[in-house]
Amino acid sequence: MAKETHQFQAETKKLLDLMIHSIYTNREIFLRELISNASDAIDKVHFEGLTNKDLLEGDDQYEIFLVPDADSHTLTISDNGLGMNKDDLMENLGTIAKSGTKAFLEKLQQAKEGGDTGKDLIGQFGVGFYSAFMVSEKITVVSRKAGEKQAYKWESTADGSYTIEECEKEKRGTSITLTLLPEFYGDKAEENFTDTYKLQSLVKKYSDYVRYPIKMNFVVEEQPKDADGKPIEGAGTIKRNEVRTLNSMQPLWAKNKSEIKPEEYDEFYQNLFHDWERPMEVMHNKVEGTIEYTSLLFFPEHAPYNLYHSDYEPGLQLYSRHVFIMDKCKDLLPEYLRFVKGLVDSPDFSLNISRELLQQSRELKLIGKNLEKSILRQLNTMLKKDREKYEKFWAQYGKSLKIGIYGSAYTGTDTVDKLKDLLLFTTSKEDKLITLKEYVEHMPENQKKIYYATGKDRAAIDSLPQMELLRDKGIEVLYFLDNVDEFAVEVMREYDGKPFHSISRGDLGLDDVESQEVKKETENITKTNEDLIKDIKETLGDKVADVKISSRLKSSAVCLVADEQGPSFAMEQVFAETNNPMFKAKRILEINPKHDLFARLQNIHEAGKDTQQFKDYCNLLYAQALLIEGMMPEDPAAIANKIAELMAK
Ligand SMILES: Nc1ncnc2c1ncn2[C@@H]1O[C@H](COP(=O)(O)OP(=O)(O)OP(=O)(O)O)[C@@H](O)[C@H]1O
Repeated sequence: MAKETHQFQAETKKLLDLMIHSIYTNREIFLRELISNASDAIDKVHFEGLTNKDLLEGDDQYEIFLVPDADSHTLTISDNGLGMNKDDLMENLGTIAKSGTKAFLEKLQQAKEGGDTGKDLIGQFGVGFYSAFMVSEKITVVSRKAGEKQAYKWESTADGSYTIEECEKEKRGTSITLTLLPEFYGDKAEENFTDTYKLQSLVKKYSDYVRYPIKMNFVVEEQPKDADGKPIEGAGTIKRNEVRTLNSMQPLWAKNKSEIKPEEYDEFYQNLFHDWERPMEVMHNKVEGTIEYTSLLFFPEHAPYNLYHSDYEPGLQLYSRHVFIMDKCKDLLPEYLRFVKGLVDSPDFSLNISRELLQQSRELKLIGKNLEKSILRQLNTMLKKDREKYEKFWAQYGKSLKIGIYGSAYTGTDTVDKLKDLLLFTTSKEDKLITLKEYVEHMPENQKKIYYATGKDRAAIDSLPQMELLRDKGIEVLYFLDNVDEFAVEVMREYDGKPFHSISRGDLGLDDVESQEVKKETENITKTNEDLIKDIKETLGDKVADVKISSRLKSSAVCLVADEQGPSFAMEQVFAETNNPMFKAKRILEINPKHDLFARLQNIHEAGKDTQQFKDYCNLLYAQALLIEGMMPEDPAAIANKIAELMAK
């Protein structure tokens, strides 16, 4: 095969440009990224080797080797992992398959525009391999895939293209040689990545827990020794090569909690999960009894940008007696805890069963249940003892818990009971988060329901006409600002025996004396205006399910409410966005009998229901009600013309 030249995919090119002219100052992390890729590649060959021994070609002494060379100013990182063939090289190092990269590029651009360094972003998005271009003028990758004979050489100077050609490689795996930029080699360099001691300290700092040995050759100068091992006086010094393992590989979780410093947990987490930030929460537990395991779990400080997208892979790492079994095991924790990162090490996991069987094993299920319980316990304690921290947690992961409640409608689990006391909402009383328990404690005795309102922000809800009455009566209303909120309470139905009730739905069910009187009065007005109501309804046709005299409006002329049954308007919009437009809320037009417009309507109606004026008024009322709810009338231009006509009169 002749040497081929290929162009990088446009997005890769953009990413490389950003890397090279990087706004990123902490360039040394490239080493962590390459070592972590090497370690991942070894994991892969190790697994495949479990069922296909031939693949290992008799070499199961996994290792990562660093070879700095001051003369050629290169640094080579080699592994005996799975390796890559031609297609893999083109796929993995020529394109960016990850959908998140687009988001990364956008965020990086924004950060740059905002004068930010964007340094947090690299860790968050894991641009891995490409970070090596921050320190290299050329990268050469030589790789031979396990089980295949032909090796390939991939090379690029990040000028928009790369070359691929066949080559020889005896051992399986990958060697990545970085030809360093002048700033990064030599004694005068700001950071000298050919210096063995510099590299040793970087490995200690970033990759100490990598579970395969990271080795490097050191040239040791020493005095020659005699037969008894005593240094020979006056014999000068000799140079000797000594291969040293740079990382301790000591699994942190195996140590006693009391011996671990908080910084150690942080570093471990940052290393293992490529996060730039320290974790928000660390949970380290050793459990002995019917089932034995150690777990080390973390909540990232910030929710990953793709937490709710399908390309986010949740799951914990599994180990058995410190031997790595698998990454991203999804079956331990319930879906609503998908943001939890970490690992579980248990001697009860068998190394020799397939991953599929392991995931269904009784031990795994039991450990999963225990982990869920201890996470919930931790959250409940946080809520009680450190409200500020819990609110920080809620800001990042509250949505996960609410989705969990909604999802339980399908899974039929008892998630509602587990999570209902962990929910937080802001309310009409204060711009502060409260629990449902606190809401119920604030309720006056005669209030039987938990009222909520949906909207895109506080201001939108505050301006809803339906809010006025509840505000006047001093009734607290929960603000649902998140799409999922209303869906979650639909599943919950009630809290502490009190049903949830949207202020934009059905009868509010207020039963204080005043409300009872207003209700009676409304019934009377309805009776005396039966014809008018019937004619408005007839004029609006199937746009509305019903027309009613309102007992909830104060200063607004009209409002639209949804039926008790079926979706609300907010839900209808969510359904429409997710291509489910069939779910429509039933629209009930409520008219305020105390508004001057009502008297005017009665007046116009005296001339009969067929006059153009009556029809126009009905349509305009309905359009107003839609607009208040944030919905578009079907024919906005016609409505605007009608308004103009009326104004001109
Ligand atoms: N040493 C290696 N051996 C085998 N494959 C490798 C090696 N280095 C990189 N790769 C392949 O190239 C891909 C791209 O690597 P890159 O570092 O850009 O992203 P990643 O490792 O998938 O993501 P992240 O850095 O977020 O974990 C890897 O997924 C892997 O398939």
